[in-house]
Amino acid sequence: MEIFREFTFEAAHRLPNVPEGHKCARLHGHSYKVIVHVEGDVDPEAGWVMDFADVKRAFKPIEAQLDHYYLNEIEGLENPTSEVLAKWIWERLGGDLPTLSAVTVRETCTSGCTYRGE
Ligand SMILES: Nc1nc2c(c(=O)[nH]1)N=C([C@H](O)[C@H](O)COP(=O)(O)OP(=O)(O)OP(=O)(O)O)CN2
Ligand SMILES: [Zn+2]
Repeated sequence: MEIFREFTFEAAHRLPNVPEGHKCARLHGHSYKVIVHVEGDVDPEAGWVMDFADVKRAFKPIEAQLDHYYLNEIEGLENPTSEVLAKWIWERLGGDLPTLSAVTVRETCTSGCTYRGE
C-alpha cells in the first residue's frame, strides 16, 4: 500500500535556461506543494504503513532549506524546475525514508511533476 503526506512552502525562483522572452526567466514566486509518497505493507498491529508524523519529521529539515528562500541560490537548484526540485528532494529524503516511492512537486494548481527515482 502507498501513503502520502502533503507539504507546502513559499519560494522564489527564476528559470535561467528558458528561451529568450520566456516569462519564467523573470524572478517570480510559487506556493509550492510537495507530496511525499511512501510504500510498504500495513503493519497488522498499528494498522498503518508508517505514521504520517514520521514522514513530516523527515521532510522538516528539507522544508527549512526551501521555505522563503530564493531557490536558485541553493546548491543543486541553480535551474529550479519542478523536475530538478523533485529529484533534489528525493535525494535528501531517501536516507530517512527508505521506502520512499514518489515525490510530487506542484508549482501551481495545474502544473507539476512526479519523480519515482528512475
Ligand atoms: N516542465 C516544466 N515546465 C515549466 C516549469 C517546470 O518546472 N517544468 N516551470 C515553469 C515556471 O516555473 C512557471 O512559473 C510555471 O508554469 P505554468 O504552468 O506555465 O504557470 P502559470 O500559472 O503561469 O500558467 P498559465 O496557464 O500560463 O497562467 C514553466 N514551465
Ligand atoms: Zn515558476
